[in-house]
Amino acid sequence: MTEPAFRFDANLKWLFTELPFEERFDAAAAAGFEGVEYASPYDHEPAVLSKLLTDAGLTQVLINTPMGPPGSATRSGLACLPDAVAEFRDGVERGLEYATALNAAFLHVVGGLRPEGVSRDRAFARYVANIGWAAERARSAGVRLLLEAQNKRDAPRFILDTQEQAAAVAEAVGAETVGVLFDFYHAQIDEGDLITTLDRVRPWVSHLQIADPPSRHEPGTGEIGWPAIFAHLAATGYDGWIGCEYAPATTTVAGLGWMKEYTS
Ligand SMILES: O=C(O)C(=O)[C@@H](O)CO
Ligand SMILES: [Mg+2]
Repeated sequence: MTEPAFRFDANLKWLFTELPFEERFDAAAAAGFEGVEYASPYDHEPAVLSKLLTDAGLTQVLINTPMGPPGSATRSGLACLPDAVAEFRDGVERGLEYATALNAAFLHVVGGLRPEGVSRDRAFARYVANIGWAAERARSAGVRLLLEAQNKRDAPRFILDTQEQAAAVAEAVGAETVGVLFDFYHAQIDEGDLITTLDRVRPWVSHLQIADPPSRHEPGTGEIGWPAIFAHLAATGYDGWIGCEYAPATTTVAGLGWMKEYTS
């Protein structure tokens, strides 16, 4: 059976890092990508980013809400932090402003690490209340919010542990505005049984990201059975974007061979 062509987008925080940020857009287009995503657009003016996208003929698929610097308490987002509500709201407003200016379909609202001394119930209640507030703002901006569960090995204390939790929050606050970002890397590390795990939350899934554990390199370098995963996505009619959020094992271009059989 011939596989249909999937739509892969390049995560420019992870791919083409051999180049300065501004040069990654043309490199992604030259490698055959039609879309890009990256966590943080905030160091650049929206007009500058729009020009880079237009010149390269690329679609901006996704950005994240602002996160703090590596090592800070906000490095994995602010959504579950009881004492950072004003900062969280400012970040959502900023994210919506950029998503709108860049025509990005998705704003990933990054969940955050539960602070020491804060109970899980308290952090989770704050998380749900914050996502509910953000959903109201996103509704009027016409941007879809995404929620992602992260694995406990890389992000201990991350507020969302499982795909089902992410789907439950999306459902509770309004699935017409909020969906699940299903990242195969995180899902494999903590949950496994990937096809069943995906199917359980499929009605809420709006975007996919891929990387192969344990090293988070490109598909084919690790433990996931990608031919079965892609065959399942094809058989079940997945037609959304698939974000390549992996660290190339050597160079970005040398590591793109895996994509050929899924794009032609
Ligand atoms: O780490 C991931 O996985 C992501 O999708 C990041 O954008 C979240 O910080
Ligand atoms: Mg991810």
